[in-house]
Amino acid sequence: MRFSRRILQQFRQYLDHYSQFNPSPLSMKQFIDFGSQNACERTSFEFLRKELPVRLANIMKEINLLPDNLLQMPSVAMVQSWYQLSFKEILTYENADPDDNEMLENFTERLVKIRNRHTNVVETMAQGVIELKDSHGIDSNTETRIQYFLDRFYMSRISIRMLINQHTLLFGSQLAQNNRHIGCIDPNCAVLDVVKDSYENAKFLCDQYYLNAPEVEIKTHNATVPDQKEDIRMVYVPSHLYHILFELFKNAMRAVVEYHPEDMELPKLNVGITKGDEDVTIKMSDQGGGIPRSKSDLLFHYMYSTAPQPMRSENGSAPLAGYGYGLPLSRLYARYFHGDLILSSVEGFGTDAFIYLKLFPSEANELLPVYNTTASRMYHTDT
Ligand SMILES: CS(=O)(=O)N1CCC(Oc2ccc(-c3c(C(=O)NC[C@H]4CC[C@H](C(=O)O)CC4)noc3-c3cc(Cl)c(O)cc3O)cc2)CC1
Repeated sequence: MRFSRRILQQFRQYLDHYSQFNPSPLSMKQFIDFGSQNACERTSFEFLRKELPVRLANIMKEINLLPDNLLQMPSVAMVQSWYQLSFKEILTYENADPDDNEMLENFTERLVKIRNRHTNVVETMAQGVIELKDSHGIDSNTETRIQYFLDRFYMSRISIRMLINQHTLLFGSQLAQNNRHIGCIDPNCAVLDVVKDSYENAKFLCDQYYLNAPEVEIKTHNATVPDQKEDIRMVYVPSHLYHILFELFKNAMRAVVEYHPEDMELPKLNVGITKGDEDVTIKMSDQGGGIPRSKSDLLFHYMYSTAPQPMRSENGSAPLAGYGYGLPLSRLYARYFHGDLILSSVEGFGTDAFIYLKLFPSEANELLPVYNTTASRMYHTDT
């Protein structure tokens, strides 16, 4: 018993130590500059062996502040144990020799194992919230706190996986997928290609379930160089942009098909891609009947429940519009590099979705949650 108490006390000391540091946001420019000029594994290791425990400790302190009845849910307790184990594992490299190549290889392999351990965190946390709803019910106060926590928790997770992905893709053993990419970043990401890919995949799901799907018309406009015929390209993470667009296309298609059930000729979706002086903006417009202003904020709630059950196609493939994290997570991906995702709906007509992205890599800084007294105050019931 004494042995475990000492270990527990040591763990808490490490957690308090690393949570005192603020996470260090990196810009897209820092990511590509580091990765494109003979990236140094030793430098990356020395940054990560401090930054990963700092980011983990900052969010673990917030997990510890969650209401006891939520922390006691089996799925939430499981996620917490994954974070504690991963935190301990990275700390074993605290005093390692950065010139030890075998250690560097082991560190990268450990990062892969940690990333795999956390693969299902989003679904498992969603399950934990459902467990709480079923066992204790969730009042609006608790829902507000859960919404605040999950936004910060998933943003932290996006950022930690970004750091791990960059290191493992740059220095790991698996072959680089695309020699033009820098880790998971495409320095010349063709936005139109990602829009087309995400549309085709969402259309496939929609066709499978509804036996119908709206067509799409895509227009591009380069405001900085009028009459520019070349594709609009930018430095971005294609998988993040795809995630956002796929979610928006699913929601738009679902609204259009459900609003026009009899029409086989559905009103098409309109997508505009505009490159301005600061922003790349993707506007997606549909004629799906829209949603009343009183309900539109609910769409970003992790426990959104006014929509009918998400549809699954016969073969059980992914639901057309998921439950609980599709849109909120998409907004976090857009905000992660200081962009945004905004909805503007006209009840009785349709909805416009705007994705704003920072054009300049030097302005696309990570947006990271910081554990501090302001944040911790949000978790105390007396506030
Ligand atoms: C949390 S989540 O990310 O997991 N997820 C969010 C998404 C949700 O599914 C959807 C999908 C579409 C819509 C929808 C409607 C619609 O449905 N109107 C009709 C109802 C209006 C309220 C009305 C009521 O409740 O009073 C009951 C009918 N109209 O416009 C849209 C729409 C939404 C988005 Cl976000 C969009 O990008 C484009 C759109 O056209 C609503 C909900 C699953 C859950």
